[in-house]
Amino acid sequence: MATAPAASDAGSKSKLLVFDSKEDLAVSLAKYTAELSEKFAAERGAFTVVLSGGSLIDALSKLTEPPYLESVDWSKWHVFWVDERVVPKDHEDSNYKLAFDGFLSKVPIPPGQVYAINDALSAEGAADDYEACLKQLVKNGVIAMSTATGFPRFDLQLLGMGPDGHIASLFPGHPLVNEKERWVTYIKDSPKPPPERITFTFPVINSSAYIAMVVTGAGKAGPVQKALSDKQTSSDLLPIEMAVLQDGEFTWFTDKPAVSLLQNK
Ligand SMILES: O=C1O[C@H](COP(=O)(O)O)[C@@H](O)[C@H](O)[C@H]1O
Repeated sequence: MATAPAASDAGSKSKLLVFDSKEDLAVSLAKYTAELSEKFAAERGAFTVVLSGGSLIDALSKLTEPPYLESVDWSKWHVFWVDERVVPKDHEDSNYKLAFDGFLSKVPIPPGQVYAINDALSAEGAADDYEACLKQLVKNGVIAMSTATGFPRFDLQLLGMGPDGHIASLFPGHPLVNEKERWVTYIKDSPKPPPERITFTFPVINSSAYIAMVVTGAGKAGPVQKALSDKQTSSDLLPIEMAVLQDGEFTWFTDKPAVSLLQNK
């Protein structure tokens, strides 16, 4: 595994980890996540973890195996989604179903601490409902608040990136990337099916204490190169380039094909 500092804003740290295989990446991601779980459980009595859908879930496989299955204090975990498709929770497009089948069904997190969207609501209603849920959990002290930004500060966000540079359900050129007030918003014209989704906004994503950006495969090399190259190659930032922590640690978990366009990788 190769490591390198990646460009970051003052007050934040950024690291680039490049693995020889998805297995090696999963082993490292499990250790990283388990260590943060122990840190926040000790500091706060809770560990707030935000999941993505897509390829991210496979990367969590080693957390469902020894030693972590036994060593992690799963009772302290509170699980959220950075975005979710507005479909029934048992639908094949559901990020909840993907996470349940691949991860949540294999670890003993208390079901009442897994916060899925209300799939009986419209996209707008589900976004409002999820934002209200987050605000209640801030009041209850489960979710921290960022004093720097005034937005909720999740302990760890486990994020993925699409081949177009989208993260969560924030897509290139879509007005939602500029949302600065809401914690959770909705999209009805997603360029990637299904069309209706809810998503965290960038103020929430960028208030996280830790972000693991898990990106593998040659198909994602273009946005990775744009995000990690020193100079801005265009005025139109991709969503991946807008993920900038205000005060936290941003770690890329990648593989060699995904960084194949970087100089001095
Ligand atoms: O549609 C989505 O896409 C992104 C990226 O998925 P990936 O399979 O290319 O890693 C995912 O992070 C997001 O949660 C999902 O809704």
